[in-house]
Amino acid sequence: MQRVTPERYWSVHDIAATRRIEQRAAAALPPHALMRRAGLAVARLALAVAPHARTVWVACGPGNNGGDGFEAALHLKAWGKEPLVTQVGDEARMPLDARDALQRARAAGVQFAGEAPAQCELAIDALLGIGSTRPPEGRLRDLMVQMTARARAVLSVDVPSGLDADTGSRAATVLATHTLSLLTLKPGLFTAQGRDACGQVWFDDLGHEDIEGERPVAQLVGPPVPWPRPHASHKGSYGDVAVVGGAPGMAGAAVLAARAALHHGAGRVFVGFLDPSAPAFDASQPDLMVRPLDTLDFRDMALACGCGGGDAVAAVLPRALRARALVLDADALNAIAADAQLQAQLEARGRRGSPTVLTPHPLEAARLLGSTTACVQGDRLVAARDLAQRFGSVVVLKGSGSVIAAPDGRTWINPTGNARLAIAGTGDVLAGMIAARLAAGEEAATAATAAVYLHGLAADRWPAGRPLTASALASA
Ligand SMILES: NC(=O)C1=CN([C@@H]2O[C@H](COP(=O)(O)OP(=O)(O)OC[C@H]3O[C@@H](n4cnc5c(N)ncnc54)[C@H](OP(=O)(O)O)[C@@H]3O)[C@@H](O)[C@H]2O)[C@@H](O)CC1
Ligand SMILES: Nc1ncnc2c1ncn2[C@@H]1O[C@H](COP(=O)(O)OP(=O)(O)O)[C@@H](O)[C@H]1O
Ligand SMILES: [K+]
Repeated sequence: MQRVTPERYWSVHDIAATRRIEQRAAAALPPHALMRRAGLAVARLALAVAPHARTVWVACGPGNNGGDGFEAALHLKAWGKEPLVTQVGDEARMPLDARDALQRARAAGVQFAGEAPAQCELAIDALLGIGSTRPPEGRLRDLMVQMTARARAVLSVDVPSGLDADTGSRAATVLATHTLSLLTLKPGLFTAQGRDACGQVWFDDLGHEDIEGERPVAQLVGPPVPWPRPHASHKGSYGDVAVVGGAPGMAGAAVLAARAALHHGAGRVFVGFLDPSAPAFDASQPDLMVRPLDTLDFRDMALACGCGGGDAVAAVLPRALRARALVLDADALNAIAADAQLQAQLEARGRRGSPTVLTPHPLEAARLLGSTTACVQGDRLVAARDLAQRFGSVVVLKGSGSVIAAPDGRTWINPTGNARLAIAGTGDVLAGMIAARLAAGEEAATAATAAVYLHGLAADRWPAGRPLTASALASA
């Protein structure tokens, strides 16, 4: 069993692949052995999470997720605890593995109760796993609510009940403090509502390491390879970044992106403000070179375009789309969503293989896809992939568990970052960081995954007592 941390890359498999892996794993073992392993792993983690808990409430649902719970209960009983099992569903309709586990729990003298205890130190959530097919209702839903309210710690088996393991979307779900994912890690644990629902994620492969042949649906991003800065190098070795944005009233957005590019190691950083009356000099960051827009030649540069761009950015886009490398953010994306000609130019850029990264938040993604924010958030992996394919660009779909998709289908989920980033300007900082990496010649997907990871890590390591602002983040 391993704690899932951002210190390495992890493979993530969807429900369909997990089902195939489960079938192969079960077929290679004696009957019921896989579920017995699952229950033992759950019981071990329960003991580690709440070593001093006497009563452990185990809520078991109608399928095999419930079976894992019965198995866990019988181990806890054998170890001197007092598990109290609440069972939902008709025994006659239970899958065979779960029914076997229920009978073993009864035979071991595990106590069953119709109601949840008023309070408990630890609850084990074995109500629904990857078989959750519809919004929970009735007694099942009541138990889910009681679990979150009454237990000091909640350990969810495989998936927090009610969460869609593929998408991380949910109508209602248990809010766990710990989740033990079995056989595979599932994408929904790490994006959309998943991170709030899961708490700390743990992983147990149940002794089945052979998952070859099942392509992961995504990778959780791990630490980037450190950037070499050889002694025999000069500012030209790290490339030029240009930032175009800062329409009237929004100059700060362009400055944030430019400062972030500078602090992320770009050789030289230029700013072209869309507001003609913007200052010609950034007094507190004199290393930035503010230039009239029409004097900047983007063809040798990595351009971050759109930060605070307003409507004015549309006029620059035909020229911006010829930049050597390009990050399109915010209003640049909105302008492209509204203009078929710009869309065609972006698609052509993709066909030429010019490095391009789009950084939409969910609403910007919805505009580009001609859909709705709810639809994008309903399946973030699919939305990011659709955009990446359509525009031949790397796409960073921002928000909790940012999804990064490349046009060739490679997909990543970022495990770093937190809601302290949910403030104006942090997206501009991200665009600048990506541009700095593109300027140095990094491949678009590598630049995007590395920048998203480090941007989130900076927020995770931010001192609790220090306000996180976009300007502080830009120079972190
Ligand atoms: N087999 C093995 O060896 C191993 C299995 N493993 C474990 O099995 C889990 C998958 O088991 P599973 O396929 O039985 O699905 P599960 O999540 O228990 O739910 C299905 C049941 O719930 C019901 N149901 C669904 N939604 C509902 C709702 N909203 N409200 C009410 N009912 C609802 C659904 O009913 P139906 O939709 O059929 O009417 C069905 O009865 C997996 O997550 C892992 O924990 C692992 O330990 C590895 C070893
Ligand atoms: N709840 C959250 N958890 C993790 N990251 C978040 C969260 N909310 C926002 N972020 C991150 O903060 C940044 C916000 O970007 P964006 O919405 O474009 O803001 P702005 O345009 O004001 O800079 C993105 O990188 C996004 O992924
Ligand atoms: K569960």
